[in-house]
Amino acid sequence: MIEVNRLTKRYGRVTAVNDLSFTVRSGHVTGFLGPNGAGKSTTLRMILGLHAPTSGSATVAGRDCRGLRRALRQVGALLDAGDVHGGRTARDQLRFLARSNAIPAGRVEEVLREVGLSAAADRRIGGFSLGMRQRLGIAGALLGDPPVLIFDEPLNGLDPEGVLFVRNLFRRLAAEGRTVFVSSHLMTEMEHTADRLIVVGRGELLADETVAEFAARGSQQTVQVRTTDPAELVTALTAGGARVAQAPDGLLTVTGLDATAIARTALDHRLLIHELVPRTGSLEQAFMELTGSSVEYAAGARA
Ligand SMILES: Nc1ncnc2c1ncn2[C@@H]1O[C@H](COP(=O)(O)OP(=O)(O)OP(=O)(O)O)[C@@H](O)[C@H]1O
Repeated sequence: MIEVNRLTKRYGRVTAVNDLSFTVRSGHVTGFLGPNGAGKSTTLRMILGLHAPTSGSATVAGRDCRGLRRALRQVGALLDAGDVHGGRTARDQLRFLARSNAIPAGRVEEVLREVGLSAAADRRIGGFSLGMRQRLGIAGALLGDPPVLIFDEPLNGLDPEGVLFVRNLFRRLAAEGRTVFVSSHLMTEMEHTADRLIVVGRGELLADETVAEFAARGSQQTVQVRTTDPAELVTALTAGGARVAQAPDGLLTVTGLDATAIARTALDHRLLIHELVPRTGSLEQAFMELTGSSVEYAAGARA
């Protein structure tokens, strides 16, 4: 479990994180979502004890990470995949990490296999693609077999096969009861990756809920309807208080009445319906609605 309590970080006049509190539970993949500059990386660095908060606290499994010995056994993290010694081979890099955290060397081969890098283990990291660096970073996070894992934008640079691999890995880690906390600035990435979301904007908490709850918020419920007599159904539905938009191909998009009420109206008017599909707004739409003003702020209006 990760607990963040009234965490604040100021850089001079810039408030990167403002009075932020949330809990990341074990057994779930939790997405940490927010537009560029929302304060995600700063928060993750404070959780990991790499940056000191201006005020507030962050703990991992009840402990402050600052000065933690053999830290990789408590919490594994991928922060910046580019931030590695390019002259080392992948195997050497992981062996170095294992040694400094008192992790048995045999574990290096296991994590190389797990992330699909065994064949590239003796190549220098400097020649790795971004996707390979991400895999290596994930291997480093897994090395100490920790109960808590933190990944900052881990899907960056991965091809579709890599994205699928990482998603499945995260699900498995969560199913094993670990805490998996994954940042992204793209809702589309989190939609199929996380089951819970913590959303931030301007360094402040905007939402802390399940992906399904998030999708339902703020986005209008509509129902798509097809009938053999659109004009008559539009008249009947409008009289019943609905708003109806009609596409050139006859598809009706109805707001203000649910599917049951629409079907009942059609029956009352002896109209045949041959399509009736309730739709909630997309996650992307909910995200844009929630963070709209934060994006503007991050674009340069910060004072
Ligand atoms: N060392 C620093 N000195 C000054 N300002 C900083 C520093 N680190 C971060 N900031 C500022 O703090 C704010 C939050 O940055 P942060 O990198 O945490 O956001 P983020 O949500 O991770 O964004 P991104 O998705 O772009 O990585 C930004 O306005 C950034 O410019």
